[in-house]
Amino acid sequence: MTTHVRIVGAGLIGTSLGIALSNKGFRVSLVDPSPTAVRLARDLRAGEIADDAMPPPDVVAVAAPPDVAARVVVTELNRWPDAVVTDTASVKESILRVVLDSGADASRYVGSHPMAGRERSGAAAARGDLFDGRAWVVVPHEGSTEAAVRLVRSLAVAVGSAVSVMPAHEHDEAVAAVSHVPQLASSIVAACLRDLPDTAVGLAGPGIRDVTRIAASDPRLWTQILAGNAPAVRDVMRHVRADVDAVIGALDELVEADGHGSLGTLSRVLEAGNLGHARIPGKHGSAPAAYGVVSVVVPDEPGSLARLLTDMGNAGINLEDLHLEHGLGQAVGVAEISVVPASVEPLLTELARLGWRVHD
Ligand SMILES: NC(=O)C1=CN([C@@H]2O[C@H](COP(=O)(O)OP(=O)(O)OC[C@H]3O[C@@H](n4cnc5c(N)ncnc54)[C@H](O)[C@@H]3O)[C@@H](O)[C@H]2O)C=CC1
Ligand SMILES: O=C(O)C(=O)Cc1ccc(O)cc1
Repeated sequence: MTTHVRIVGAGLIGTSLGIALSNKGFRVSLVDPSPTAVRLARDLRAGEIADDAMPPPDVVAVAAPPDVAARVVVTELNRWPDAVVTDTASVKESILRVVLDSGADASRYVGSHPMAGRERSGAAAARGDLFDGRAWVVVPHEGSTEAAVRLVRSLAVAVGSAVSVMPAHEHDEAVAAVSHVPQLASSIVAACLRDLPDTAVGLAGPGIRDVTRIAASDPRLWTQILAGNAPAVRDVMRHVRADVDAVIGALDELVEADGHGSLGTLSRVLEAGNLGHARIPGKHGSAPAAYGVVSVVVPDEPGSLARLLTDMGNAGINLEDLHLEHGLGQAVGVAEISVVPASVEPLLTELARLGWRVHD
């Protein structure tokens, strides 16, 4: 029997989920207080617009903003007495508390959180492959039924995600460190660029782009996420403050005194960063892939990139990842090609022989 998923909130996450589930043969119905959002989601093939003539859903996925998600979950639990209800909000404990206190049948509620998103909100930014290969946290509570957990897990698996199961408090502590504080750090660094002269901003390279990519995120959404996970975010930010204070202290010493020992402090902060960075897993939570990166200068001409990839293929070298750096108004870009370490030297030699400008 076809599983009917009702998606409440047809923005970036709800519409992406609708497209992905529809592609996998689920029946999807869509609801949103914004008629424009729900029509756009339908036009993007995320599902049908829900109406009262439809059979009841088997599962409801609430993809509404975090500050209303708990209320919507409670409404949906009460409205559909046989449906499992989940939500995709980026915080879990504060929502669970409201659901448990509401008197609704919480045994059918299992929280969840896809660790996939974009800097843009709204249905127009949706993508059917958003969740493919990404982590998806399933967050049961003590009263959740096994059947409800299984159903929520099956949705995540259907859209290509790798499921982790953990309780709400553990989820909130984890995402404070891997998602919420990184968002703040990115925003704080990007804010330093606001008043820089154009000549300084014009020097921006890949480093600042990497660090500030998520600073373009929606402030309304993120204010709600940070407020909804305040205790855990505050604890991580205290660690950040201790490191920032140590760095400022070391720099003060270098500026004002002989700076004895301060280089050690700077080096320790940077080395600790190396250790943290090395722990970031690759796809599906596997160990970090130790690829070598070869940078190739690519002329901004039709067919250049295709020619490069063909040359690689002809050399029998497999592409593991590709990142393009392309400065505005520049006649060339830089293709950063990831390959297994044993392929770095042969690739450098072969591409150089064919006339490409290469760097490792
Ligand atoms: N944006 C991201 O990268 C990620 C977001 N999430 C979570 O998913 C949820 C949705 O986020 P986005 O899709 O990015 O937001 P969005 O702003 O793109 O979409 C939210 C949608 O919910 C609708 N909505 C507002 N109030 C509602 C209500 N009372 N009932 C039903 N729908 C309502 C809005 O009209 C909008 O279409 C949030 O809880 C967020 O924390 C989870 C993972 C990633
Ligand atoms: O852009 C990224 O790297 C993300 O990881 C996006 C994201 C944003 C919010 C979430 O709650 C989960 C994931």
